[in-house]
Amino acid sequence: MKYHEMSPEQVEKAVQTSFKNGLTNEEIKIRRKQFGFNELQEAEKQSALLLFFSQFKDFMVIVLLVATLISGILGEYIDAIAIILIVFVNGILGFFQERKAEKSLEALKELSAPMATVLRGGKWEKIPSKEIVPGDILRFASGDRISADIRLFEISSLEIEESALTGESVPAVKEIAPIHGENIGLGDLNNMAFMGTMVTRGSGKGVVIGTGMKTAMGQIADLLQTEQNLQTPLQRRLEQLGKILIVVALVLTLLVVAIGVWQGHDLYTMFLSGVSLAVAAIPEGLPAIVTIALSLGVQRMIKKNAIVRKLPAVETLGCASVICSDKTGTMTQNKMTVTHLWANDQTWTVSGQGYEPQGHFTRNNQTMNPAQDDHFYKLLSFSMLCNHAALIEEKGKYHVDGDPTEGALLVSGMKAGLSRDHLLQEYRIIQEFPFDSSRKMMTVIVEDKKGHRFAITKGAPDILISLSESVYVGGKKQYMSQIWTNRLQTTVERLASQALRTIAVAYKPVPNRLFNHEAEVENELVFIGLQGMIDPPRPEVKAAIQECKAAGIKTVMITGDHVITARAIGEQLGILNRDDFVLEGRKLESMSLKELDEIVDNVSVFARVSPEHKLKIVKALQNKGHIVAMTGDGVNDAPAIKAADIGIAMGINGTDVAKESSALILLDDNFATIKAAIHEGRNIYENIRKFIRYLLASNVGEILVMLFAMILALPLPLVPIQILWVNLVTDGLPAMALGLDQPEGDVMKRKPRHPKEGVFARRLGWKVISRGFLIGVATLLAFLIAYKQNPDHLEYAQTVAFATLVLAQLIHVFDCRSEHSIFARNPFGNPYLVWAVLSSVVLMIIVIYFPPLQTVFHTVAIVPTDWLLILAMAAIPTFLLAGSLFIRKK
Ligand SMILES: Nc1ncnc2c1ncn2[C@@H]1O[C@H](COP(=O)(O)OP(=O)(O)OP(=O)(O)O)[C@@H](O)[C@H]1O
Ligand SMILES: [Ca+2]
Repeated sequence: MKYHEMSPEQVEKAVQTSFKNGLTNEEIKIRRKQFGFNELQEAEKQSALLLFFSQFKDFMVIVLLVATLISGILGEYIDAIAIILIVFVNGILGFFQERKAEKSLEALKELSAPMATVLRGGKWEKIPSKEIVPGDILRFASGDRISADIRLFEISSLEIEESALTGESVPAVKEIAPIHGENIGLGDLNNMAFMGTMVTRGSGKGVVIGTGMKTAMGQIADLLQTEQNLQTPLQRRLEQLGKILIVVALVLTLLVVAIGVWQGHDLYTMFLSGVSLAVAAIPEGLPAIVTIALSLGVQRMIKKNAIVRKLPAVETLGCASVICSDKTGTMTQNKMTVTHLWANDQTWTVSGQGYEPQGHFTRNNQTMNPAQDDHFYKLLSFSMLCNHAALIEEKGKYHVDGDPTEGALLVSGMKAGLSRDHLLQEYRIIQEFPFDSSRKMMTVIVEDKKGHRFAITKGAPDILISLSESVYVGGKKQYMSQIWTNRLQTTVERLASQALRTIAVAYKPVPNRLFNHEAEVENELVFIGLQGMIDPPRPEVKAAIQECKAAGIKTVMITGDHVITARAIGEQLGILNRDDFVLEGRKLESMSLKELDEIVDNVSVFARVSPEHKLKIVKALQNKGHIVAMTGDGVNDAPAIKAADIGIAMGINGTDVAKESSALILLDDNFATIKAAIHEGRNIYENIRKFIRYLLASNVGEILVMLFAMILALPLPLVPIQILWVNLVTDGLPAMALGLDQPEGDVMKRKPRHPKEGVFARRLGWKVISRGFLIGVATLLAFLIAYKQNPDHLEYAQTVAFATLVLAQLIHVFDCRSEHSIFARNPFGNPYLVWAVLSSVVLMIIVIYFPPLQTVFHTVAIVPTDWLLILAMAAIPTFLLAGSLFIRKK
């Protein structure tokens, strides 16, 4: 018999598990051995060896290797071996850089790996989907992606979208009864759920019958989308720029060689110098370093609870000009406590803190036991029945498993001495229509001991008022007249203006049958009462909003809550500025996109909106030229998250679907984390700018010193191996250290960067050319002075030039830390950079003074007075311009 033909109990036996307790740890181990991990096989990755060799494929490196080989054959052994060694070390460096970049990208994937809720050893727990084995019991709800093939055994309004498997885009309505018949296709197996499909409504439980490649998804492996890590815009721009730079470097190198030969240098020396120069000056390593800087930034973001799913988002973050954020849980703590009850035309306050079920009910210094009053009894007990949450006590601390709003309703009932377990002995739950943020209500149908059935609906008061035809007051139903409507509305607004979130409860008797659709019962209700709960703002959010404002980023709150509640919280958090207003979902709905465009810049709170409205908000803001960050958690949030420039999903409360559409996940669901991520995003971009600036200026310096020397008919200021050494040492560690630099103090005080900004924007091009030019000139001057003093000893002058070039670059690297000037911040503030520079200096000294290396690098020991000259010349490029800037500022 196939699983879909069995009853749930038969399946339970067949796969040897327990619906009540799940698998035991021993059993899981055995099955893991037998079935392996729940993974689809992926295409092979590039091997390490291949990656290593690909470092050498670069054209100029090959030319260099061939050239050295020739020089080796011609007898220049030491030079040949040294050059090959340096190229080799360069290759290793590039290899490790790319390796690291790849590894951290993999780690990223791992972090955003899907999770599943399973029952193991009698307890529900969240585990990586990879660890699921056949026989595991899974639980899932709207927005989850199913992580294995399962046979369903408990469902509530469950609908699953299976287009990935069946091509059918209308969600399948699930059932649990066995299915019999011939020729049953995947699309007909409605008591099963398949790996990779998506729950669009309701919730359910099932037992795993297939994992990994043994799933319906595993059998159509060619459908596997191997996820691509898109290049960031900057990487793309750098790649284009790289091509131009290669041409420029080659042309200049050719020029150096041509002029050199024309001036009488021998062809062979010029050829080797030219090739070395080309290898040194072509910034082929730039993309790898950019990837590393990006992924290092990503690591730092993880420490701040933000997970980047798509690398381009790191950059876009720095451009964000509007953050649209959910209120509940993101700006507030999502720790709900009922403080007010309204029923029978009376408002009572409830004392107590958090979820601890202890407190009193008071009104005008009177206390009461609400369980004794039929109105309040109905309000509290019905709120507990129409409820999915559980209150859990652990070591004297209470927390909620489920929706915090519902948790608060459990707690208020318990304060009156009620318990859900007792209530469930009185009332049997027949059917349930789950809460969704578009309807803003939830309904259960219960049957009491006498067999009478009625529907209990709880939800947003304004909606329930309009669906009710009477109010339960003074022990009887009173017609919902205009007077009552007004009175209820005023009450709701009074509670809402205290920033309380309000939930209304209503009921109605229903006939003994099952209903297909919630609309059949959610009408003609009897209004019972209200519960008002506080949800305090997260303490750090107010400051974060302030900081965003200073950074030119506007914060917009989007909430399903009541307009007045939303306004009260918006004011508390400082979101609502003087000219800003609150726009209600209903109005938004009736507006055209054009009309919304007109006003969207002045709306800072959207209230009573459905997730479907978010897309319109994103579009309108984008039409106004904004770069929009948008948060979300549910299935219906996905389109807006996708459409936003930076889609953000909640890590704790977010559904799989929301996470999959997002570029960024907040591990702590906290608004302040968005701010931190933007801060980091800006910093990463600035750091990339820093080392682009550094590397390119260094390269310009290297080329120009050679070019000028040739034009002035001088001997070669640097020998090939020295050029290669400079390239290796100064481009290696110091450039990496710049990628680890701390943000400059004012990054969050600048306006957001324009997303189309080019690599050389904000005077970067000028800085590269001017510093590079000065480095070249200064090095040449040092060379000239040393050469004039000692014309018979070329190696002496070359050593001086070598030291000047290295030091000039190592001093310049400190200048690159600031957009303003080297004096704008403590130059030694980045310890990595200090160590990188120090070790580069030590390496240089070894190369100059260690005799065996002297032969290799054609250096000679120079004397202290030379160092004075070198230092002075090396300092010129940085301090000349920085100094002039400094004076101009004063
Ligand atoms: N579990 C629930 N059952 C019934 N009604 C609910 C429930 N949760 C919330 N509501 C009602 O629906 C309204 C909207 O809730 P929704 O979850 O859409 O938005 P929100 O969580 O308040 O805001 P945000 O979009 O910022 O998360 C609430 O104001 C409340 O009145
Ligand atoms: Ca919500």
